[in-house]
Amino acid sequence: MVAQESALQSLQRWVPGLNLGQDTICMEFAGSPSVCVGFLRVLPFPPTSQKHALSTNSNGFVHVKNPHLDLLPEDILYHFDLGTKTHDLPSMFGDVKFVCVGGSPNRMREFARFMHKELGLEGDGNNITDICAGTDRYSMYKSGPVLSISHGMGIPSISIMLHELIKLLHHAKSRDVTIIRIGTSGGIGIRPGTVVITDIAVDAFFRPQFEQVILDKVVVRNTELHQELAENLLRCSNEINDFPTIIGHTMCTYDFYEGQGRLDGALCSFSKEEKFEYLQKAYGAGVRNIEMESSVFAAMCHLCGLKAAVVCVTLLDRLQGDQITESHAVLAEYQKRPQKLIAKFIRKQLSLCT
Ligand SMILES: O=P(O)(O)O[C@H]1O[C@H](CO)[C@@H](O)[C@H]1O
Ligand SMILES: O=c1cc[nH]c(=O)[nH]1
Repeated sequence: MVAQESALQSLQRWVPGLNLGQDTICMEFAGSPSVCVGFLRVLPFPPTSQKHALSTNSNGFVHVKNPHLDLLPEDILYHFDLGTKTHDLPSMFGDVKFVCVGGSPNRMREFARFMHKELGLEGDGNNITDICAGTDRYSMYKSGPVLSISHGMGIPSISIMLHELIKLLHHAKSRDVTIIRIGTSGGIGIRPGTVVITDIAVDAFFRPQFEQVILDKVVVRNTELHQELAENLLRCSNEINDFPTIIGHTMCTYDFYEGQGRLDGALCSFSKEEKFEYLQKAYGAGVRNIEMESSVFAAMCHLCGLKAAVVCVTLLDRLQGDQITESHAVLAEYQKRPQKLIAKFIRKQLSLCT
């Protein structure tokens, strides 16, 4: 009972007025295998002082949490068309320090080219090649210590990519890796073009958790992101001072249309008033933008010891409409904003600028 109350209090710090269910459920913490504690449909947060300790590990290696992996004679990263026997992963990826991921293959190629220039690497970066050219599931580019990978749309797509990426970094013995999702989103009550740095990803009920069904159980995972990294990114953005940037909660949904309360999908069973009521409720719970990958991204990175951030530009204000009406030129400039911010951050981390 005591544990339930403190978990509840902790949760309500993040999501005021949250309504909690009482199902039996498994909770999973970084640094421990999953534990079934039952009766509480929330994941208790650690006290503030423990937050960063949970998100990083002492030797800086990425952890995989799967005892079966050691028994494999070879690990085939099928959707990357890479493998431990066919590729020398440590020499290919051992120096990776930053991984940037985003939905679109073209955006991630452009980002790799941009980073090539920003890092002052040799050549113009235009003939940078797709490391995953043997498959059309994902695209991957490397610019010095920066890996740029596409993940497609939605939780299942990014989740498959992350399983293979985390194993890749583990096999490569990469250390002290920071991973950042640079994406697009729909804003709530903020100016289009605003960049939102996520402090915590919430689900469609505004709960800071991700539910993964494993065999016949629902496992609840923490969706907290690295707070210090988020604050550091906000400082970088203030230095650029080119576009508005805020820190806020990001709601992660399973769908772009009905799942995000849009009135313009092929199906819609709710009224305009109900849509606004829902979005206002989300705003009241601290949600400033909506996208489709942040919760599983936060959960998996947290469990595997990766310092993670989500940085998404908003393409529209959902309180003003559902359709994305800005011109291609405006949208292209918006999409460049998270990239500019991350480039500045990486350059600072590498002491290439002040
Ligand atoms: O812009 P990216 O990163 O692809 O992500 C956002 O855009 C897609 C929907 O248009 C969803 O995947 C959403 O999360
Ligand atoms: O409204 C939006 C815009 C981009 N991506 C989303 O998921 N939603």
